[in-house]
Amino acid sequence: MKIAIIGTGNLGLSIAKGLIVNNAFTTLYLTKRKTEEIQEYEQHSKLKVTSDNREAVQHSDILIFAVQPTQMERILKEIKDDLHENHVLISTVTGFKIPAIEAIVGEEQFIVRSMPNTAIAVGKSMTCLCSNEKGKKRIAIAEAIFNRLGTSIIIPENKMQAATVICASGIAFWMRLIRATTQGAVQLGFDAKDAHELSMQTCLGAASLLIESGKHPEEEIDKVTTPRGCTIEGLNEMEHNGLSSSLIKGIQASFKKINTITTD
Ligand SMILES: NC(=O)C1=CN([C@@H]2O[C@H](COP(=O)(O)OP(=O)(O)OC[C@H]3O[C@@H](n4cnc5c(N)ncnc54)[C@H](O)[C@@H]3O)[C@@H](O)[C@H]2O)C=CC1
Ligand SMILES: O=C(O)[C@@H]1CCC=N1
Repeated sequence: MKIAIIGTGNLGLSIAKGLIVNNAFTTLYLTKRKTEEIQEYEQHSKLKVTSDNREAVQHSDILIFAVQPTQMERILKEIKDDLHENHVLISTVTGFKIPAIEAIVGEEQFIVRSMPNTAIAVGKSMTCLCSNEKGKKRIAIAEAIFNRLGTSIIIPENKMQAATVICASGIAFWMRLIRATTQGAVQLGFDAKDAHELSMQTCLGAASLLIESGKHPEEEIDKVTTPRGCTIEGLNEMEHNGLSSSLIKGIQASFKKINTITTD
């Protein structure tokens, strides 16, 4: 696969790292306005760093756009004339809808909208995908890429904003929970390094249990909560202080905010 990442910032670089680790490309172009910060990646064979988006498009078949929403229109106009009918355009750009992309490049391009998260750098992204009518014929290419870099599902475009909150912002929400449990562990006497390790691995274990067993969280919670034990004591105290409620309210606030930026 000849891939170009147009806009190699936080997310673009995470995707690039995932592609490099998985050796998932024939050639890979990384573009950025100031290339110095990513120049070191050119040490990888078959990888080129450039500030020239048109060059990257001309030498690639799959174009992954990872620029800020305000930059997307200008960049699509810039590369429009370099597109051929087989290019697959994959946008990660928050809130930039498929009709807006089609309005610039035309309905006859294969267009996929994706919402990955930064865990893509370690092959663990939960990525949501949707496409235009034409893109349905090539969405399997996007699935193949993102399934090598984690897990993907196809959703209707009108759920992309919600997917952004749950999956992309969700990384930050879960990180904060890990930090909080780390702080709790330090208060119980672990040094910061051990506390961090205990918190991360327990989080990983909880998610893995659910993924591998397919069970509901409460079924696994029931196995841990000894009657009159310390787990139910802690859980109930957390709920009295609004743990679930605060997470749900945070998700709602995030969704409200994203809909002030754009609507699907
Ligand atoms: N950061 C995240 O966790 C996620 C971000 N997104 C979306 O992905 C997009 C990128 O997000 P980030 O990586 O966080 O932003 P960022 O600001 O870190 O990266 C954007 C990159 O585009 C480059 N750029 C700007 N103009 C350019 C041009 N004309 N040609 C080439 N490169 C250019 C910038 O130099 C920058 O490196 C945004 O639309 C964001 O909403 C989606 C999912 C997750
Ligand atoms: O915080 C944001 O608005 C963007 C979208 C998802 C991740 N970062």
